[in-house]
Amino acid sequence: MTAPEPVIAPDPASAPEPVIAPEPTSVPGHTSAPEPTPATPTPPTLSCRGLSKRYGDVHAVQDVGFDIAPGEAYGLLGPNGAGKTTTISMLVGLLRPDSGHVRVCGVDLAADPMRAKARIGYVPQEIALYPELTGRENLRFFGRLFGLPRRELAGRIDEVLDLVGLGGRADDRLKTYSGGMKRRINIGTALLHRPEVLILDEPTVGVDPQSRKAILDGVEHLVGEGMSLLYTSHYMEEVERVCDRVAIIDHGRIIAEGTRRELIALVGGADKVELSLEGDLETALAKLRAVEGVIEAAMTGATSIRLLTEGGRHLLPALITAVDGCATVTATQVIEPDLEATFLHLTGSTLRD
Ligand SMILES: Nc1ncnc2c1ncn2[C@@H]1O[C@H](COP(=O)(O)OP(=O)(O)OP(=O)(O)O)[C@@H](O)[C@H]1O
Repeated sequence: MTAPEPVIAPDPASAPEPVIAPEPTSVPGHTSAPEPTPATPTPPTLSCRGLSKRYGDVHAVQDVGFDIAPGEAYGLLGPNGAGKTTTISMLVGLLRPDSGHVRVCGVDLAADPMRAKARIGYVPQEIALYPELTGRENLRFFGRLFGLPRRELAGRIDEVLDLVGLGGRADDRLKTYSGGMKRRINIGTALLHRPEVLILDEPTVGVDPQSRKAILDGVEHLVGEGMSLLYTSHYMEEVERVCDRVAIIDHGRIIAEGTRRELIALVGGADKVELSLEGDLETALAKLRAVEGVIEAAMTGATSIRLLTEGGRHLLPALITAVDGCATVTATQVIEPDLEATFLHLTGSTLRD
């Protein structure tokens, strides 16, 4: 085959990441024989313990460990430079850890890298595709390179194109795609061999809103179908939407881990309600304090009262009724705590610092 011009990697042989290439013998993926793990019949899809990596004096990753269950979406949330890419590079076998180990579906990555990697679909931040080929041809190229049987490939490519929402552009050359559409094809290449865990490193950075939506919808669909997911991002709202459990990573360490609710509980978990009112605010304040679910209430101006509540927006009708007769509520605002607030609480800085 004539070497097409790669977007990033100048040598076609080096363009694909070997980590996403399944062994030909294990292509069926989900139909592979279960691993011999007598102690835990269903091992985590991805598991790591004590992962550490230094670059000179920089402790990029320190003692990172977590498990991702089958069908679970797990998020690594942290600012730029927190150590997300370094962690992923060790999980997919691109970078040797200074210490620690990784198991994929019970298979030790260091002891049996080919079998472990065959279960991973990895989408790096960089796009390594061929601009002169169409989307479909790019997928075919990578599918063949990964050893997928020819007879299965055409059907699988159609499925993958549907999954990434690019069926309608499949036969256009890649150079005519937006950055987001290229990213979606890149995700497609990682799905061809039906991996058991999909690892996405900041998949929506620099992509257009339409592609962002397609990526998030596609990822949710895959998780709904039982695929495990490791999703890294510094976009709190994406991690909140997509992930069942989240690890907050900062300066190379996991500083908190849990469901969204558990992490938010770390900052108290109460909702702030801001009320604008006209009338007798002193009396209104006393009445608001008596409403069940109100933790604290204080006047914050001549026409405003701030409350800390359990129940947030669900409490609004009760709050409005409570002040009836002494004041009228002219505007309301509910501020629910989010992972950004948790991150700020734990680190003293915002995610976008
Ligand atoms: N090859 C390298 N040589 C030296 N330092 C590095 C190297 N790669 C990463 N680092 C440093 O290690 C730390 C973690 O970087 P890493 O890329 O893993 O973070 P990240 O959370 O993925 O951030 P980003 O989203 O910006 O890539 C940073 O301080 C970074 O500067």
